[in-house]
Amino acid sequence: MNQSSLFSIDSDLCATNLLPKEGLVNYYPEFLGEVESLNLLNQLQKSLQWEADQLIIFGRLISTRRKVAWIGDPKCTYTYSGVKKQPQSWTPELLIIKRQLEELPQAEFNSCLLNFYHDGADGMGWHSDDEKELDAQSPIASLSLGSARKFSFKHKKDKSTTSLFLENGSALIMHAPTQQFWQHALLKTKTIHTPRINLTFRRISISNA
Ligand SMILES: O=C(O)CCC(=O)C(=O)O
Ligand SMILES: [Fe+2]
Repeated sequence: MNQSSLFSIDSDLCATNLLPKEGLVNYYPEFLGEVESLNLLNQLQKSLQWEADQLIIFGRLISTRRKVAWIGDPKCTYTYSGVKKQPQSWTPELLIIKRQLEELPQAEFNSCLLNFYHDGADGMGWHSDDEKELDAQSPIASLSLGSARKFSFKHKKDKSTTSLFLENGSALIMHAPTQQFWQHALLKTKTIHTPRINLTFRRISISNA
């Protein structure tokens, strides 16, 4: 097998759609190196302001153990689970990562939601990233640092599911119209005792920003 056919097999693998229908999701393992990813996790854990996420469950406001940080261009306010958030400023490291990730789908992001999962007891329930401020045509780029965790998609109508492990340093691109037809969740796993940070780079519509 020559070099060019090897290359085309690799790029085909990267471009494989993880969903069987009504959406497009691509997975890129080793988007960042192993050591670089763990260093970035430590640095983000220390340098950002993390706060509990707030969810309304059965009419009651619940604070999560999982922590969140919201970064963005100055006008990118974002209502997440009913709570309006003002963004923290981009750090130089996050701007570099943003530019690298923008090259995968050839799209521009203006904001980033970070989630800190202390261990496998922290997770995120079924939802779609379809808040009204988000540009529904823009892809969402997810970068995972630290412990590999199981991430699942569930089709809104036929309830079929598909799952993968999001590994340290991996990127996952969710293209439109994935959010319209699929929910996703980060499942809890008792056997994981080490942290993970996930960054989802998003685009807030200019008219709302
Ligand atoms: O932690 C993850 O991989 C998923 C996070 C997520 O779905 C979100 O931030 O909307
Ligand atoms: Fe999400």
